[in-house]
Order: sequence, then structure tokens, then C-alpha cells
Amino acid sequence: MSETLSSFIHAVEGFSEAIGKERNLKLHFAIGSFVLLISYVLELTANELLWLIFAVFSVIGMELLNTLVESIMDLYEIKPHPTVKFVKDVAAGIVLWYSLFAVVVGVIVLGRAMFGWSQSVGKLIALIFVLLFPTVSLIWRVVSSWRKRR
Ligand SMILES: Nc1ncnc2c1ncn2[C@@H]1O[C@H](COP(=O)(O)OP(=O)(O)OP(=O)(O)O)[C@@H](O)[C@H]1O
Repeated sequence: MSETLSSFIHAVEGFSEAIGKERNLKLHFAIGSFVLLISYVLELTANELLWLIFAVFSVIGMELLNTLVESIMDLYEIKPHPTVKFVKDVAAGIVLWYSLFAVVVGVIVLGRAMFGWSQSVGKLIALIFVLLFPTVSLIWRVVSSWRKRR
């Protein structure tokens, strides 16, 4: 067997193991397939289609990365550990962030094609996401430190 073919088989093995293990990965595949199937019946420009595909592949790629990080961390320390918690939480945050990106792309592309929405809707949602995260984390930190002091 050629080296390229065996690398490909290993990659497929990794993929199928990750899909079997991770419920979220199955969910992202299901949503991604649904969105791409819908794109067949909509009038999309080549650019819009490329953004949809980019969003779907990005979320699945980041979910695979998250699975990888979780497995490495479990190998490193299975018992509760603050660094493991931090690393796993940040890895989950990456998936969430890319999922929000996919939502924005979906709103802009599918919103226009299905409901005739203007770009302002997508722009507003993107702005809310970008503003929301630092704001919520700031409030969270203030409330946590206030509770600790009491
Ligand atoms: N060893 C650990 N020490 C501290 N916290 C941990 C540890 N393992 C898991 N956690 C916490 O539990 C959360 C879920 O981790 P877990 O490994 O169970 O992933 P999961 O349930 O498969 O998550 P996901 O839905 O992101 O795939 C982590 O984000 C982290 O906050």
C-alpha cells in the first residue's frame, strides 16, 4: 500500500472514531448537510455558496480540533485540574465562536435568499456577538469577585 493511501486511511479512521465519540460532531455534520442541501433549491451566487461551504467546513474542523484537545488533556490528567479545565473550556469556546460565525454567514446568505433580508441583519447579529462576549465575561468576572469578597 502506498504511503499516501495509508495516510488517507488513518485520516478516515480518525474521522470515523471522532464521529462515533462526539455527539456534537454528529450534530454539526447534520446541520451542515441540511444547509448544503437547502443551497440546491436556492438561488445563490458563487460567493455566497463559497461562504456557506467555508462556514460548514470550519465548524466541523474546529469540532475535530476540540475532540483532539479533549483527548490530549484526558491523557495528560483525568483528575480535576484547573489547567485542563481552562484548555478544554477554551477549545469548546473556539467551536462556539466558529458556530456563531456560521450563524452570521447563514443569516446573511440564507436570510437574503429565503426571506430577502438586507445585509444589516447579519451585520447587527455579528456586532452583537462580538460585543456580547467581552461584555458578558466582564460582568461575569465582576460578579464572581464581588461574591468572593462577601
Ligand atoms: N480533568 C478535568 N479537570 C477540570 N475540568 C474538567 C476536566 N475534564 C473536563 N472538565 C470540564 O468539563 C467540561 C467538559 O469536558 P469533557 O472532556 O467531558 O468534554 P465533552 O463533554 O465531550 O465536551 P464537548 O461538549 O465540548 O465535546 C470541560 O470543558 C471542563 O470545563
